[in-house]
Formats: sequence, structure tokens, C-alpha cells
Amino acid sequence: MKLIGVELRRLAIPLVAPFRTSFGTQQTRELGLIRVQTDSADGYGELVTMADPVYSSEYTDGAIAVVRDYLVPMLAAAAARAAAQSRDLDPWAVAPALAPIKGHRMAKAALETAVLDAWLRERSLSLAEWLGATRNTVAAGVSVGIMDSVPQLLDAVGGYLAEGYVRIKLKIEPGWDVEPVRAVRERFGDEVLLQVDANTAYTLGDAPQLARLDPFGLLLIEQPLDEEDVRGHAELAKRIKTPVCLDESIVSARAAADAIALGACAIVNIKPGRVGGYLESRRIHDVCVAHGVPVWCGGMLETGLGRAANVALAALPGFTLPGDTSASDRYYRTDITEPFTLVDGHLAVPREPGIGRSPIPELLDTVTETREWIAL
Ligand SMILES: CC(=O)N[C@@H](Cc1ccc2ccccc2c1)C(=O)O
Ligand SMILES: [Mg+2]
Repeated sequence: MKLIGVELRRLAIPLVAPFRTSFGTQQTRELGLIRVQTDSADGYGELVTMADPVYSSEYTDGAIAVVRDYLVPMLAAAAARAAAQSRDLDPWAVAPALAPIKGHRMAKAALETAVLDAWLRERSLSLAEWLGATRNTVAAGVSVGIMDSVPQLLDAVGGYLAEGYVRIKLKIEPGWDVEPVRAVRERFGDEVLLQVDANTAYTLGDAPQLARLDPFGLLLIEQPLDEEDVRGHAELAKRIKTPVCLDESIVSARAAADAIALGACAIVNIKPGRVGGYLESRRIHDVCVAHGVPVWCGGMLETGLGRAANVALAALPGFTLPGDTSASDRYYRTDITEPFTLVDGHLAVPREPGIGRSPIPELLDTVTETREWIAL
């Protein structure tokens, strides 16, 4: 497989409804897309950064610049070294080639995924098969934003349950936590699988308030504290009954092993973009399974491209909790790929070669803000 060039796009896709979290309200998804063109197949990698560095330190324009100015040249050099030794550029050689660049995991994840996709397509191998997926469908949960009122929230939750989502996740922040959870429990009962996500909005001093969630039988509370506060999460876990799940803190398999060893989390949300790609995601899965820690697949409001790859990952055996792998229409009126649709609360695991979806050119062009081509 010979690299011919890399295309970088900045996409702007309107959301079907504003999505409010503890770090702000989004109306449009502004993300990046990398296409690696090789002599045998094209590969796609979705850059799941947000327009602003409010979920993590990366942001879309910055990540595109890192890909263009640092990661693509380093990848090209690695490909040239491999070719000089008559070797292929394998997917597992990408992360080592990019290692001299510190951080920028979402940028690295997108480029690695694009190479992986092309490599898999060249071999007519699906990502699901290559990862070792053991399921043909994955249970779909849904993430529900902070709303202007409890009645509005209950309408949204009722709608998602009617669509068949098997798990409800409520975004929370100080001032919007116990009341919405109690209201959902009172309206929809104790059987509904229910969890909350704070996106780092609380401090250890809020432990008494978070302990007020204990009576509601939540599956987990996701990332209540700062992403760097592993010790704080370990201390909080001793003060509340709801199992602690980490998202932003888990940036690698090492971070997962450390957090588990320190008692900072009982459950892990795996997001390939956050951790540097699907190879590292598989490692995190393996570390968690080895420790008996359940994992589920988080979401970054990916298009059908990233969604396809996430669904393949979520089909691994250790993914025993429903993820945020919702249907395409949870976020987008029109996806840039054939959409993912909910069937009995589940999404079908793609078995086509590669990540399992390709962009529909005219739909991709409709949402493309900028595009650039880097010849190699
Ligand atoms: C599905 C879910 O809750 N994802 C992230 C938060 C997040 C991530 C990326 C976003 C991009 C645009 C708008 C909202 C976003 C929310 C999370 O689990 O923490
Ligand atoms: Mg989260």
C-alpha cells in the first residue's frame, strides 16, 4: 500500500437540536475529516475535536494544523522508510511514527484510522472482524442534554424511550442534577437504565450533593471531577454509592490501568478519538477486561464514518454496557453516509471492508467548509 496523498476537510453539520452540556451549548458539529489516498484504496478518519477546546485541549482548527504541519510529514517519512525496506506501512506502525509529537490524540486518532481503513479495505477485511468483534448488533444508549425545564427533559426522554433506546444518559451540572434524575425516575420508573454525565463540572466538595443521587439506582456517574483529578475520583468513590465512570481522564491504556489501580473508576467510557485511535481503544478494552471493569463506547457526535468504527469497537466482548452509539438521526437530519438506524434498540455492526461506511460525495460536499490536498 503506497501513500499518494492526504485530503483534509473541515466540516460543519447542523444538529437537529441544540445540545447543551456543562461546557456549553452546541448548534452545529464542526469536525474534521481525513482521507488518505493510497495506490489500492482510500481510507477515512474522523477528527472528533470540537470547534473550541472546551471538552479537551484539542480543537478542530488546531488539530487540522497539527495533522498538516506535523503528522502527515512524519507519516510520509515512515512510509518512505518502510518502502525503502520493501515493507508496507502497517496500521500499527502509525502511532510509533507519530510518537515524537506530544499529545494531540484526536489528531493522531484520525490519521491512524484513515490509514487503518485503507489497509483494511485493501484486504477486504472489516474493522469489526479485525478487532475481534463477537456481536452483530450493539445496544444503543442515548445522551440527553441539559434542558430549559424538567417538562422539556421528560418529553425528550419519553421520545427516546419510545424510539427504543435501551439506556438514557442525562447531562448534569451543579443546579441540574438531583431534580431531573428524580423526575425521570418518577415518570419512567426504576427499570429504565439511567446514568448521568457531568463532564468535569463538580469538585470533591460537591460529594454530599452527588451522594443525593445514590437512591436513584444509576448505572454510573460519568466524569464528575476534573480530568486530571484521579485522586479526587478515588476519594469521591468512597463517599457515594453510584459507580464512578471516567471519560475525559482515560486518555490511554496506561491511564486506564492507573485509574483502576487507584480506585478512581469502576467503569470506563472508551472513545477512540480521545485515546488516539482504535488500536489503543482495543488495548484499553483488554486492560479493563483483565481487571473485571465493564466498558462502553462513548460518542463525540460522529458522522456515520466514526459511528461505523465505534459500532465495530462496541461489538467487542468487554463492551457490556450500552454506549452513546446512537442512531444518526439523534444528531443529524442528513448523515454524510448511509445512516445508522435503530432496530429494537440496537445498531447493526457493519461488516463491509474497512471501517464499514464511506461518505456519500454530494452529501459530504454539502457540509464541507474547507478542503485541502497534501500530495505525498
Ligand atoms: C454523546 C456525549 O455526550 N458525548 C460527550 C460530550 C460531547 C462531546 C462532543 C460534542 C460535540 C458537539 C456537541 C456536544 C458534544 C458533547 C461525552 O460523553 O462527554
Ligand atoms: Mg462523557
